[in-house]
Amino acid sequence: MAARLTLRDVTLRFGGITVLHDVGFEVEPGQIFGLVGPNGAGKTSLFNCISGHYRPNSGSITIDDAEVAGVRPSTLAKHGLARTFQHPGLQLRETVLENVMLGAHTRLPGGPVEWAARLPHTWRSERKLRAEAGTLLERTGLGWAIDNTADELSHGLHKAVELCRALMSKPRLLLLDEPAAGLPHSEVQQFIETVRSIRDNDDITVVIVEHNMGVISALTERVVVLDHGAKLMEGTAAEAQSDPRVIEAYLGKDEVDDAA
Ligand SMILES: Nc1ncnc2c1ncn2[C@@H]1O[C@H](COP(=O)(O)OP(=O)(O)OP(=O)(O)O)[C@@H](O)[C@H]1O
Repeated sequence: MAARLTLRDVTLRFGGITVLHDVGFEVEPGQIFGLVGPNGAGKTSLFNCISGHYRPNSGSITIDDAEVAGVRPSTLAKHGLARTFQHPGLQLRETVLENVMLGAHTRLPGGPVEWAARLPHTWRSERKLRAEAGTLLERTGLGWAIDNTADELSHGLHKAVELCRALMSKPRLLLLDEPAAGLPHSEVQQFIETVRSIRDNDDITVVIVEHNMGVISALTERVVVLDHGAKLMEGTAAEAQSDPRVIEAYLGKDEVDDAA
């Protein structure tokens, strides 16, 4: 079942610098939710707090009813959380299929001894997961690349492989960090179609950090705008784009005054 994500008063400091100030919002189960804001606004830091890579100094982060602030990323996978990164870290010498299979490690049964002995239930489940990874790659338009090594693919396709790897853990909450950055227009369109298909076919909540407002408008039902680590506004993508506070945050006050 898709997860509900709730943040309350999340504050994060690095030394004397406050990077996030009392940020709060709620993402409904099954929603595609956008997190936007100018460079340095704190979007990735907030993602890192949600995914357990940073521990907030104060505040609460819950997935459904479970408090997860400060919980390690490996434990968060058990709460159904998966994420992608601005720079996908693929195993470049491994095939695309092997890379996607890495996302399934939380679903493999048994321990190291059973795997070393290649007990029948281990190879049966591995075969099933390989078939599932293949289907996922077909669905994302990457079926042709299953046996290619990752280093043979473009940056944009690395992002698509990383998305498949995240989906292999069967997440209920998926965080996508700048998934369209650096993609050519044709691949942006493919990405939008892929996320729509995920939302329509999988029971999943998606939170997306993205600078490309075309992608945010096409995909999200709701957005939060961050500026200087604080929540500036919350609403639809269209409301955000016409909000004078948001325009000023992106352009700077002087440019807005000059244009007036
Ligand atoms: N590990 C860290 N130590 C110190 N400061 C950090 C650290 N990580 C992020 N920051 C600072 O926190 C602020 C927010 O950075 P963050 O990367 O979260 O912003 P962002 O909105 O994701 O930016 P961008 O859109 O450019 O990726 C910046 O001022 C950044 O320099």
